[in-house]
Amino acid sequence: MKRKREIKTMSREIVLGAIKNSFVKLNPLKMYKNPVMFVVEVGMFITLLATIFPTYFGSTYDEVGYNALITFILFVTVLFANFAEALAEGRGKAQADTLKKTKKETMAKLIKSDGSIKMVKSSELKKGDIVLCEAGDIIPADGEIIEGLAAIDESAITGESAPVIKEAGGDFSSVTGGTKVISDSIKVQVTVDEGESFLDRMIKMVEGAKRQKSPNEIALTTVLVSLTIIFIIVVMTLYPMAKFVHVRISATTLIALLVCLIPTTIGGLLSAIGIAGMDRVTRFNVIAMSGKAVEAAGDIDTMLLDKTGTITFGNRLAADFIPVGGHKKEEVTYYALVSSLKDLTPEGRSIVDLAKKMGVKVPEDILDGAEVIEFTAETRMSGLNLKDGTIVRKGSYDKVKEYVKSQGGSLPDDLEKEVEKIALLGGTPLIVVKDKEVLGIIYLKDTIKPGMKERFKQLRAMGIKTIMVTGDNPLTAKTIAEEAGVDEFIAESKPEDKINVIKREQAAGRLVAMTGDGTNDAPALAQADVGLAMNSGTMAAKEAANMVDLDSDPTKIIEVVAIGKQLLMTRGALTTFSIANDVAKYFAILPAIISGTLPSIRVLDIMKLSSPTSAILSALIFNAIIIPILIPIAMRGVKYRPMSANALLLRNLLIYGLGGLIAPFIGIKLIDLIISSIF
Ligand SMILES: Nc1ncnc2c1ncn2[C@@H]1O[C@H](COP(=O)(O)OP(=O)(O)OP(=O)(O)O)[C@@H](O)[C@H]1O
Ligand SMILES: [K+]
Ligand SMILES: [Mg+2]
Repeated sequence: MKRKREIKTMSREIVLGAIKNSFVKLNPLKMYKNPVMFVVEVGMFITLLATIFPTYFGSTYDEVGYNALITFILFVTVLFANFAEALAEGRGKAQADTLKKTKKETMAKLIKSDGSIKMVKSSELKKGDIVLCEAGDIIPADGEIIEGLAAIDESAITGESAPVIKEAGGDFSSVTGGTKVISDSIKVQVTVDEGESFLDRMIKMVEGAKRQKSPNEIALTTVLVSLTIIFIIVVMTLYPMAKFVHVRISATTLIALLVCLIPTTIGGLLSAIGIAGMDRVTRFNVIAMSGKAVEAAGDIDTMLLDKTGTITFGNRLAADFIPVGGHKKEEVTYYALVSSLKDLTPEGRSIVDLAKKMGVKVPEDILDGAEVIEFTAETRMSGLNLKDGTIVRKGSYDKVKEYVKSQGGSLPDDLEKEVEKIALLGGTPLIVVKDKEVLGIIYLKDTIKPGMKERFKQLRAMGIKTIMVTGDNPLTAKTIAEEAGVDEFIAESKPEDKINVIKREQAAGRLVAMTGDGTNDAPALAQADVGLAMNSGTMAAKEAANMVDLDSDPTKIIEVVAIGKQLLMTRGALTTFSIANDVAKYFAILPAIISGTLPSIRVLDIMKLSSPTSAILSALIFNAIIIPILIPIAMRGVKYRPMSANALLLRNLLIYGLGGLIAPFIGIKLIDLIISSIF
């Protein structure tokens, strides 16, 4: 994991702030949002009253010290839970503060309708305004470049110091407020109003201002509340039962028992786990728009990945020119060059470079009066219509085939064989045509990123289906798919294919994740359960997605899924541990409590605790300190291993279920030994 934005995870400041907030959170009006801990707080007030007026609560004046001690332990229990949450929130806030430093008021060069420039404060800019940004200027607001090209330093947001080139038109035209123009000048149309910028949204997100309980969290809270209600009933019915067998149980003891039984451990750590999960994503330079998105990432069944740039390096470079149909190599090379003179895609530039390196020259006036046909993902062709009427094109096999046929031309016999050769190497063949005649093929070479095979293996182990989507021909797609080890592929894809695949998968009940950067991708990003947009992409893509990767690394989706899984696993593991713990505590202390007055129960008292009072105190102390002990796990997440959901469940049940059953017996016995040696 690379960590670019350096923030101390556990600075003194964060811890001190969290301690202070643990007290602020004691306010019952805040506390009720955590029902399990709220019950503990209410219990604490009752035991406090029982300390002051013991006789009203079934205690004697001898037990005032015991009541006070229980009150104190309950108080600490609530504080510990508050501390866990406050600590997680504090770390998020520290990140927000670093972001806020980026957001300073700047002066903007507003271009008025008459073309003159007026200096205004960045906070006064409105959606639709056009501003001029020159070298050295801080871009005053989020927007789209409508004119020009510039090198931009985005380190304030991404932490990445290498400048990026942004230009009008296409998928790299969006700029973010707070970033700096290093060279050249651009005209930017502002796309957001004050307070709604990308940076604003990021700050709100990491500050947790917008943090809402995710559906999973709500469901789990409901379970915890149900358990709490059940135990309240159980404990309340103990009272008449005890009375019936002439065992005196005070209200304080009943409350202590209740607190031991209700799921306080997970109740105390639940929100910290959620916040820490989001925080881990942020530290990984991905901004998630909601906790729900991070959790959805953990539940993903299907992942859609682009081929070029995601699975392969994506700097598809021209490697060779191959003539077909009896044409000469010089001829293909020449027209490949001509077709690419105005092609600014990396592919186009690499063709120009290679042809020039081979010594091919074009007449100086060749571009005079020529019409440029730009490459698009729909047409999959690019080229020039020269002034003398010559039409030069290069493009994908399927599109060129269509084109030649529509012009009444025919395909050379050896074309298909040569195309296959390149495709079998995982390369991309671009077919060069002059008018209606196919001259040859440009071999664009691309390589699979190292480690991809391993990653896909891991994804399969997690039970995630991967689908590679590419505009490339089926054979190249197949070669790359097999080599990388993806499960399925879609070749010659059109932009709408992605959304169709997502809908198909979702209809089968699967959750789908995808990455994207283009405006083309926006509908699919919105449709996907997890849509990760690249920061380098268009504003439309970023707005449609529920996560943005500041490093613009499309393979990061794999890590995001792992972080989501880890979040769900951590929650599951600690819930299992918590409930197992409570069950064990029940068996550990109930016999001790009752055996005091009912000696026949003594056979059940396997713990042999020193006294019923010590048993209750030990259990309650154990119940309290287990919360801070588990805070590091809640924050860091349980160790994550790629494996199927079922295998994971079994493993967790073994470790955290069994561990949760055993831990209290050891912990309580130890505390009991300490207590009995002190008193
Ligand atoms: N500059 C270009 N001029 C003409 N044709 C091109 C050019 N670049 C790519 N092509 C053709 O268009 C096809 C689609 O390209 P596109 O970039 O849309 O998708 P891709 O990069 O192959 O797939 P992915 O979705 O994985 O990025 C390519 O496979 C290639 O055949
Ligand atoms: K408990
Ligand atoms: Mg592409």
